[in-house]
Amino acid sequence: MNNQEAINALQMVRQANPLVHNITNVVVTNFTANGLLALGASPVMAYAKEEVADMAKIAGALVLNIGTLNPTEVEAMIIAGKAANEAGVPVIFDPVGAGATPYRTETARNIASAVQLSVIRGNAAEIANTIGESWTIKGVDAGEGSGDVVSLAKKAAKQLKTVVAITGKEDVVTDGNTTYIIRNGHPLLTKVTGTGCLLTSVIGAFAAVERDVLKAAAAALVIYGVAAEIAAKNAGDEGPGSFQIAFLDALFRVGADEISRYGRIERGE
Ligand SMILES: Nc1ncnc2c1ncn2[C@@H]1O[C@H](COP(=O)(O)OP(=O)(O)OP(=O)(O)O)[C@@H](O)[C@H]1O
Ligand SMILES: Cc1ncsc1CCO
Ligand SMILES: [Mg+2]
Repeated sequence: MNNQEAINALQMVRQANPLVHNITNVVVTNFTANGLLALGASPVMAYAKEEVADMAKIAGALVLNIGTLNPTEVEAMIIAGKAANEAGVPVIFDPVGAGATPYRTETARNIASAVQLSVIRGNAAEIANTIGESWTIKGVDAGEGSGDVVSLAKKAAKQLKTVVAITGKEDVVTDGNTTYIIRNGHPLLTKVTGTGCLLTSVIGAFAAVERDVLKAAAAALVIYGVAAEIAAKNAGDEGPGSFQIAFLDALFRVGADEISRYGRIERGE
């Protein structure tokens, strides 16, 4: 995996405009739809258990996000996830807040066992809690230091038989055998709600067009991080509001030049 492959994957997203079915949280819904549109994908949000299986089957990817979970929605997520599995549609899971409450932790584990995931994406604490590992958040940035995070990601990948992306200051993505570290992004991403959630849906857009799920996830991470760097440059030091708008613009405009110049993806151990 390298910058050129990420560029190729981005071109595929923009050519195919893949339909990404999101069952996500109420905080990030609009930002997620606009971020996917800016990138070049086609978002749809559909939640009723009466229709989620039909929608998941025709989508290029299904994204499940438990940010504002409730039992009705969780039921719909599992119906959608199983339908996607049957149809060969990749399922991307964001276990938002796993570890924060027992209900969230249990639900994250239930979804990860009921549905065959293609990618799970979260911060280190969320991934650890989803696989029953204890994880002490050191400082505000749970992703700091890639040593332990790499071991955690590999363990989760083997346990859940899925690609695992752990994000933070540095991102780690692995299928349990091959690992990539991505050193892109900007601290302002942590000051806009839902940047992690949108990233999970962006991984969905890439998984819809690139069959190699590890490559798809790595491409999404590097392009997302480069877009954030462009946004910070363009928005100056105005703060999170301007950054959020500049970031949507950057997802729309980011291309081969910036990705080849700024992409920092390397093979991990
Ligand atoms: N300190 C940082 N410096 C640069 N980029 C960062 C930093 N922290 C996070 N990121 C980037 O922010 C994006 C979102 O990742 P993060 O780990 O913050 O997700 P999250 O915790 O699920 O966020 P949220 O729950 O707010 O949606 C990723 O692209 C990640 O690389
Ligand atoms: C703030 C918040 N609360 C539940 S989900 C969410 C958005 C970030 O995931
Ligand atoms: Mg999150």
